[in-house]
Amino acid sequence: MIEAHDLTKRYGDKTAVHGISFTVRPGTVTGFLGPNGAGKSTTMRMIVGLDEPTSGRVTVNGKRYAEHRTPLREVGALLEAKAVHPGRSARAHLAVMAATHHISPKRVGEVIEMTGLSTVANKRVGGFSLGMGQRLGIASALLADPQTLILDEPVNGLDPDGVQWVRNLVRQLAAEGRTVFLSSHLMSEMAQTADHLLVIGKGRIITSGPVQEVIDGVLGTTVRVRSPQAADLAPLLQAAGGTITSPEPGALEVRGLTGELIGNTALDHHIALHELATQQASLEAAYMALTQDAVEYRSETAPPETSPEPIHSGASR
Ligand SMILES: Nc1ncnc2c1ncn2[C@@H]1O[C@H](COP(=O)(O)OP(=O)(O)OP(=O)(O)O)[C@@H](O)[C@H]1O
Repeated sequence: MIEAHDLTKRYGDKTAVHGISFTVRPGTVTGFLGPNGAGKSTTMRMIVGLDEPTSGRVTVNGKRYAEHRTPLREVGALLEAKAVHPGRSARAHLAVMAATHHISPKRVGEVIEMTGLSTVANKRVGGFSLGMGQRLGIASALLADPQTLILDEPVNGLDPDGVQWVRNLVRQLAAEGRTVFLSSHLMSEMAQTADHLLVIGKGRIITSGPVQEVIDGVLGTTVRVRSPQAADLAPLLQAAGGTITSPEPGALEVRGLTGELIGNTALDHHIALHELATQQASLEAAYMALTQDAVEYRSETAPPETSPEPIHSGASR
């Protein structure tokens, strides 16, 4: 379990993290999301004692990282800019780590196997691709078989096979009861991998909770309706408390009402339906909506696609 209390980090007059408090629980994969510069890496570095909080406190299983007698066995971390001697082989790098932390040499072979590095384990790390380097970073994080894993952008540079491998690996680690905290900018991947989300923007927590709750909390579920009498149906659904948009003639997108209620309302008024489909919003759409005010480094291209204007707005339920 990772617990942060009022955690703040300032670099000169820049406040990277503003008094955040959160809990990352064991047995779940918790995704850490936020735009560039939001404070994710800074927070992760403070968890593993690489950065000292300006104020506040963060603990892993009740103690600050440095207070643990064998911190590597407690927390395994993949953070960017890992110092690996380029002239060493992956196996030698892991063997040195194992020797200095009283970890059995047998474990080196195990993590090489687990991370798919067997064929390159004796090659110089300096010649590794980004993806191979990531695998070695994950192997290092797993070496001491820690209860808690902190992975900053673990799928960065991995091919689709590697991305799927990380997904399965972290899900398995969480299923074993471990605490897994990982960041990624790939929303579709995060939606498939994480149970819980912690969303941060400009150093402050924007929201947190189970993935589906976070999505529903921002965008809710939309029901797509097609009917030759859409114009008659729209005010009825609005009166029932729905928010309705019409993306095209004869079609409605309804928020705030269930498909069941929409179908029954249409039946009561003898309105024919040609389509009634519940659509889940994507994590990417929810993330864009959540972080639109928290993006510091925005490109000068066209704004993201937005929903059509509401034609009827009902009371929210
Ligand atoms: N060592 C440092 N000195 C000064 N400013 C820093 C330092 N490290 C981070 N910052 C600043 O703190 C803020 C948070 O940075 P951080 O790297 O934690 O963001 P992030 O969410 O991990 O971003 P990204 O998604 O781009 O990796 C940024 O504005 C960054 O420029």
